[in-house]
Amino acid sequence: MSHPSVVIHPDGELLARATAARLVTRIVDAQAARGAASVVLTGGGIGIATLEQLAVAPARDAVDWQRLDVWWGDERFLPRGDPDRNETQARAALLDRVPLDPNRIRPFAASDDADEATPERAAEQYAQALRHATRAQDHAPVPWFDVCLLGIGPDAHVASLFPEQPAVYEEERSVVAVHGAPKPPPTRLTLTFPAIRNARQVWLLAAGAAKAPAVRLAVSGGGPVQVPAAGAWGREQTLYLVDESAAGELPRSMASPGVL
Ligand SMILES: O=C1O[C@H](COP(=O)(O)O)[C@@H](O)[C@H](O)[C@H]1O
Repeated sequence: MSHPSVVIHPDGELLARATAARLVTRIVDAQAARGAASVVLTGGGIGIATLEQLAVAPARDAVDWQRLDVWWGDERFLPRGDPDRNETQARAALLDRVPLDPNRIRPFAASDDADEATPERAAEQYAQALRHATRAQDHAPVPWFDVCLLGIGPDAHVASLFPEQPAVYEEERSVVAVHGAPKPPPTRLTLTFPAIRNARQVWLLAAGAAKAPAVRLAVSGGGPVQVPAAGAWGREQTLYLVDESAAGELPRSMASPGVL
């Protein structure tokens, strides 16, 4: 477990640009060290804005896109191509605009996929894909992702781990189906805490004043059942990347603007 650090940017647009620049560096470093890199994408406003900025980042060509594995932290269980799917939004923002290897893009199943028509089967299928991608030396059921991006909801949910829902108690499985999510759509698929905690780095993104209470609770020791963001940490680093509005309720000692 790594203790969280907070980096504050003036506004949401700069947060997305700075996070995109940070991602380029992280991916390039991982590719240099291990030959390939892996990222876990998030949905949500600032998560997708970050991908849009990555698509136009001046240094984007420093990334070897063919040696990047792309996973998702959660998905809304909807038909393929539905505009509310995190996959659809990520493809439009970035994935269709860079030369990724299609075999290394790992979306969750869609509700209209013939073989994975139930959320439970789709969750098991994703868990299996993660298991297959794991190196023996990782000794874990999911890869040690280089970065796991997570948006934070106003209720402090991350991925589709919502406060007090069954998924926040999951300790064994790496992926579960979610029914009755308080944010629509109600049926979702999500990585669990044990899966997220295999990431080398976890970056939690939040912009806007509506996220300020969630950010405060998450960095000041909230419990993961009520404050799921507090249960997300990386093996090596846990970073809160936020704008000034989302940092508005942090103690003064933490609320200094960050630089890249
Ligand atoms: O539904 C979801 O919401 C969260 C946060 O979204 P935001 O728009 O409030 O930033 C997101 O992280 C998650 O991936 C998504 O499925």
